[in-house]
Amino acid sequence: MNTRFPNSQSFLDFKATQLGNSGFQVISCMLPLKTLNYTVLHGPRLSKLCLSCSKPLKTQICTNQEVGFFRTVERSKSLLSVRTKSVMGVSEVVEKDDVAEGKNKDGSGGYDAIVIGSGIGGLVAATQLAVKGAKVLVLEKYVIPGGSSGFYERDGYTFDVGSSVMFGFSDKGNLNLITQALAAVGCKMEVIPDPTTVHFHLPNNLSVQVHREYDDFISELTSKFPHEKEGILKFYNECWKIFNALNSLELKSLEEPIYLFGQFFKKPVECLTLAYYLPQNAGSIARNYLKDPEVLSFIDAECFIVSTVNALQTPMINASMVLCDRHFGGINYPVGGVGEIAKSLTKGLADQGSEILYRANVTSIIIDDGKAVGVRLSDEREFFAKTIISNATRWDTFGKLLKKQDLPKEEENFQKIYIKAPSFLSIHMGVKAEVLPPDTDCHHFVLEDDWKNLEEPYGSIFLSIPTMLDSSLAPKGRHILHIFTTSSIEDWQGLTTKDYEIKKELVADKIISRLENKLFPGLKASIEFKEVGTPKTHRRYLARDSGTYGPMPRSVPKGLLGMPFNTTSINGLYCVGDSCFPGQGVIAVAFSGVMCAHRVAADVGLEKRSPVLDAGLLRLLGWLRSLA
Ligand SMILES: NC(=O)c1ccc[n+]([C@@H]2O[C@H](COP(=O)([O-])OP(=O)(O)OC[C@H]3O[C@@H](n4cnc5c(N)ncnc54)[C@H](O)[C@@H]3O)[C@@H](O)[C@H]2O)c1
Ligand SMILES: CC(C)=CCC/C(C)=C/C=C/C(C)=C/C=C/C(C)=C/C=C/C=C(C)/C=C/C=C(C)/C=C/C=C(\C)CCC=C(C)C
Repeated sequence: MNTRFPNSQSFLDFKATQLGNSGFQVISCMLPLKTLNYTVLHGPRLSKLCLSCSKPLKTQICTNQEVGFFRTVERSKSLLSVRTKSVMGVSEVVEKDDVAEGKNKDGSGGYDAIVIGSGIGGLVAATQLAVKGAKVLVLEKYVIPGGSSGFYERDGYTFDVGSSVMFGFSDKGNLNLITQALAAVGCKMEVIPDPTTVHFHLPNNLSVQVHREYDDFISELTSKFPHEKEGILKFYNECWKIFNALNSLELKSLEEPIYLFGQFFKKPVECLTLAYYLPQNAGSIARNYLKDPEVLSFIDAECFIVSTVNALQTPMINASMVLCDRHFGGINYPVGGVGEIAKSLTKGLADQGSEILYRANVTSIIIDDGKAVGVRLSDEREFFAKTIISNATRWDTFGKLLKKQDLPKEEENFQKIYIKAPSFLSIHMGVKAEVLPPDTDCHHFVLEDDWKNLEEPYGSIFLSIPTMLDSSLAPKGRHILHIFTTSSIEDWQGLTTKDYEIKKELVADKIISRLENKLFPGLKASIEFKEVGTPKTHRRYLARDSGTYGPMPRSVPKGLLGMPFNTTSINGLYCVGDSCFPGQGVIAVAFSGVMCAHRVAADVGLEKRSPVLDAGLLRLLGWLRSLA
């Protein structure tokens, strides 16, 4: 079939099938056609051009199955008055109004937002927007949702990809953001309360269990450091002051002035408390009350498990959030595994009329006149929306999805203050149940000999045994051990496949031996299943630059002051996830999702906004960040 373009003399061959009365689906075409404007020269059988291809085809035939369909030949006439851009000598006609309305070039879509990635940050942003009435498209590179909070199944085991400690999953207060995100789309999950957040096994045989009941925890800790009892109480009380202030607010976008000023008006003391602590870190506050280096090292370990850095580098607001929520709402594990959270959010998203596509690897963000208007996938498909939200890390967003040379000043500043935290070596194991004593806690943190190794690669070991709470995750008579320890990608590069496999076994064996010596004699002999992941595995399956766990401060930060919110200096482009305020952690990225959805909803007209106040606040926040 021949087709002629009004703005060029090109003639193209393509094949299409008729779809009832509604149009024609292209099944192949010879050239990369992005145009919508054409005249059918012969017969009614064929009518639609491939709208997906944008680059020259390597072969003569495009076999892209994901093309939309063109509704009527008449529609092509309505597209005559649109901008024309020359690509490869073929006139490309883009209907600008449609693109501005978030429509794809075939007129489909009409999205308010495209979310790149379905980590918890991305999914919370997407679902919150969907319940506000937005039409959202989530594009996920992998085959299931959840990112670091996903799951995988092997030999009858259901493994959590990331760790299994869930904050923000209770039924009370304002900070149960996971519960709230699920409830917003009509989902409620059954959870199992965890009696102990973590059992610390530290140098000098210091063993501390963080009990769910705050008083039990404080009694245990002060019994180990009776001479520091007063200081310990004062430090944790200061954390409670911040937590209570946070818990009294309705949490929305701190970049939206009508909401922010409203909160200051309703809760001035709480907001000023938070503003006061915003630039402060937990370690320096702990030092106001505590002198014993060992108890200060314990506070370091408390912070390290949630920030991968010591207390001096951990923002006080974040420390307070986790050190108190574990007692206020408690740590609760979702029945069926952490992966159920993302599955439920995805279902909720679809129930609201929005969509998620898997195996959709976004390779670039399309910028038009300085505004983010769409995305391009590795298979050349393009999608357009009014706004683009990236749940990829900032290093991936600004280093890969946008051209490197376009790195905005704000991002340069971010990269000056924050570097990529290391990744993890993770070992997922199935073991015979009898190797674990019956009263074993679910989560452990092990640093046997020397406090100096806390932040060293492979120094500290995290261990979760989710089957202690939900036995359905493993075959009968078996437990899951998920062991992880910090490790950098540099340690795993430049190896042959054989050396890589040997090294994985060697490093994993050392870690397992340490756990065997410290906690579970006979552990090695009880292993029934074992799979080892390295930073390269994290990079591959989570699409995170160097497999990083998230951002960490290069030196001592000014608390949370330097952490960017969701808007970026590119109009229409937002970020969500752990490289946004307030940082790493499932509850933290859920908050970033809530904030992002609020800001985007205001920008697409689904929430109240004031352009004048917006401009003022965004400038003020930019200036505050520059002080960090
Ligand atoms: N508390 C815990 O135990 C626990 C457990 C797991 C994860 N976490 C936290 O979760 C945080 C990460 O959450 P998040 O929401 O920021 O992100 P994430 O990394 O979990 O998810 C990002 C998603 O985006 C997808 N993606 C990335 N680039 C893409 C592209 N170009 N095209 C399409 N898809 C793409 C990835 O495949 C992934 O599914 C971490 O900081 C970690 O702290 C915590
Ligand atoms: C704007 C301005 C300037 C000012 C104003 C003021 C105000 C109002 C302010 C406000 C603020 C706010 C609201 C804030 C908020 C915040 C938040 C929410 C935060 C949160 C956070 C969280 C976090 C950080 C979390 C984290 C977690 C994690 C990371 C976890 C992890 C875990 C793991 C790893 C586990 C372990 C394991 C074992 C041991 C085994």
